[in-house]
Amino acid sequence: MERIGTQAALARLNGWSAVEGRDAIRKVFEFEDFNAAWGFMSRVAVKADKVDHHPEWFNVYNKVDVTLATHDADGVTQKDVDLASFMDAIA
Ligand SMILES: C[C@H](O)[C@H](O)[C@H]1CNC2=NC(N)=NC(=O)C2=N1
Repeated sequence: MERIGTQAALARLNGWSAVEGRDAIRKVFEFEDFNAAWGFMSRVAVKADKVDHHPEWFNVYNKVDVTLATHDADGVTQKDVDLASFMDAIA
């Protein structure tokens, strides 16, 4: 899986941003409450395991702070764009 680079990835997505000093993309999702945030994380978790591509994320109450990168490629790949698109579609 080859790297596509942060800028190319951001050009294909809405509302994601670069991560300082790292080839990765980030977005903070905000929900109605914790229950909604947890439901989002649950759906993403099922998808992540299905595609064998997992987010780095931090949750506090109704916010889910997501960072995506492909560890095997040490940077951003199409897998990250695909998972990001899935997250945007269900958020
Ligand atoms: C062994 C397992 O298939 C690999 O470690 C997968 C799992 N999930 C992954 N998730 C992410 N974000 N990057 C990877 O390189 C990756 N590799």
